[in-house]
Amino acid sequence: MVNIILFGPPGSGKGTQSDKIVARFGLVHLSTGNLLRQEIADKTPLGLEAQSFMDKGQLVPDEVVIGMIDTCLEKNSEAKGFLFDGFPRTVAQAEALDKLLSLRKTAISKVLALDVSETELVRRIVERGKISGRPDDNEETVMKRLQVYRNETEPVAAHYAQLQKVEHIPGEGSEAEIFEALSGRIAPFFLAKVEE
Ligand SMILES: Nc1ncnc2c1ncn2[C@@H]1O[C@H](COP(=O)(O)OP(=O)(O)OP(=O)(O)O)[C@@H](O)[C@H]1O
Ligand SMILES: Nc1ncnc2c1ncn2[C@@H]1O[C@H](COP(=O)(O)O)[C@@H](O)[C@H]1O
Repeated sequence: MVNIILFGPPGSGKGTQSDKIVARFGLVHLSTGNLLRQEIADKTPLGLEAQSFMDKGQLVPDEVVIGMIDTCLEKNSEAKGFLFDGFPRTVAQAEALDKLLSLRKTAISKVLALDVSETELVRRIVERGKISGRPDDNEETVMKRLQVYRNETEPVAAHYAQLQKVEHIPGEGSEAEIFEALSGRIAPFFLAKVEE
C-alpha cells in the first residue's frame, strides 16, 4: 500500500491538490475536515459535537477523529493506499494512525508538507470565505486556526521527521506546478511496487 499524508496549514492547498492526486494515483482520499462537515450537514450527534469546536477554530477531540479514520480504513480494506488530508493534526493522532496502519501491516510512506507564507494563507482563506459558506473561513477564526496549527499540528511533522518521512514542497505558485512537484514525490512509490 502507498499511504501519503498531505500536510500543511489551513489554506495551504491540501484539498485542491488532493483532488488531483487521487485522480492520478487512485488513492482513497480521507479528509477529516470533509468528513466532519458531512456529519454536520447530516445533523448527526457527532456533527453537532464537532460543530462547536470547528466554528471556533479549535480541534475536534482526538478520539472523535481517530474513530472516524478507523471506520474509513475498515470500509476501504481493498484500497491500494490512502491520501490523508487534515489528519493527523496532533501527535496523539499520528501515534494512533501509525498503530491503525501497523495492524493492517502497512505504514505511512511519505509526508508531503506544503509551505505557504502566513500572509498568503490568510488571503486565500478570506477569499475562499466569500463563496465557501464555511463559518470558519474568516480572518478572526483563521488566526485562531493558525495558532492551533503552530502549537498542536506542527509537532506532527517532527514526529515523522524522526522517521525521515517528511519532504517540504513550495505551496505558492500555480496549482499545476505544485501538483507536478507532489506527483514527482509520490510516483516512485508506485514504480517501486512494479519493480518488486
Ligand atoms: N496554488 C494556489 N494558489 C492560489 N490559491 C490557491 C492555490 N491552491 C489552492 N488555492 C486556493 O486557496 C484556498 C485554500 O485551498 P484549499 O481549500 O485547497 O486548502 P486546504 O489546505 O485544504 O485548506 P483547509 O485546511 O482550510 O481546508 C482555496 O480557495 C483554493 O482555491
Ligand atoms: N484531524 C483533525 N483533528 C481535529 N479536528 C479536525 C481534524 N480535521 C479537521 N478538524 C476540524 O475541522 C476544521 C476544518 O478542517 P479542515 O481540514 O481545515 O477542512 C478544523 O479547524 C478542525 O476544527
